[in-house]
Amino acid sequence: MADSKEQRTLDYVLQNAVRGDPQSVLDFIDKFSENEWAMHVGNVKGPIVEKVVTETDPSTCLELGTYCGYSAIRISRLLKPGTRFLTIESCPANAAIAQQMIDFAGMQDKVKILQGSSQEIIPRLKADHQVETLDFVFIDHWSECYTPDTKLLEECGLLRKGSVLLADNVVYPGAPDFLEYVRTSGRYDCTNFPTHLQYSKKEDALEKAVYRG
Ligand SMILES: O=c1[nH]cnc2c(O)c(F)c(-c3ccc(F)cc3)cc12
Ligand SMILES: [Mg+2]
Repeated sequence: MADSKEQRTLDYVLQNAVRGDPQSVLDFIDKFSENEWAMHVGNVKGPIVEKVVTETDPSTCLELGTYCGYSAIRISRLLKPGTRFLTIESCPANAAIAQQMIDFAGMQDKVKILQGSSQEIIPRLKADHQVETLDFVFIDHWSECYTPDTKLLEECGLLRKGSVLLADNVVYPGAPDFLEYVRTSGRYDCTNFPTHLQYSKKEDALEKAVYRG
């Protein structure tokens, strides 16, 4: 079967990056993506994500949208021992690529990939994955799902006062209903981080929304 862009990216990393070195894996994913554009959060937005994570100092993290594991590697390498990083990926093929990428980077003990629908997995996080509440949520799957999944996190009691949501792509491709919701619901304190789309000159932004509890 013809390989995919995601498989080609993994092969390139396995052949060139240093096993057990997360930065090396990130650098080679970025290098490959300069030639074959891909939706990794990338090396321009990545440092903004890292700054928010470091300021939050989370113990329990959730990511919506694993893709190839780039942001899971970027974030999990910052987390203190004993921290858990759960990441939901709807596409089985991407989840398999991501697992190999995360293993190669040496992050397999911190990162747990949950393959399936966020709408099905989120309500099971407490019962199946011993989650009490989430300290940090990186939202980076499909803009149409940002709002329904945010409301589901609230309804499932997974957010507490101070829980930090950080959403990618709120300008490009855009998540207008999510911005409207977090900025007007009265439940969040929001901060916008104007930046650029990965591997591109197009404008994009991240939105940070801190749950008021
Ligand atoms: O679907 C997505 N999920 C998560 N993140 C994305 C992203 O960061 C993108 F840039 C894009 C994107 C795709 C095509 C474009 F022309 C521009 C951005 C898509 C996603
Ligand atoms: Mg994105």
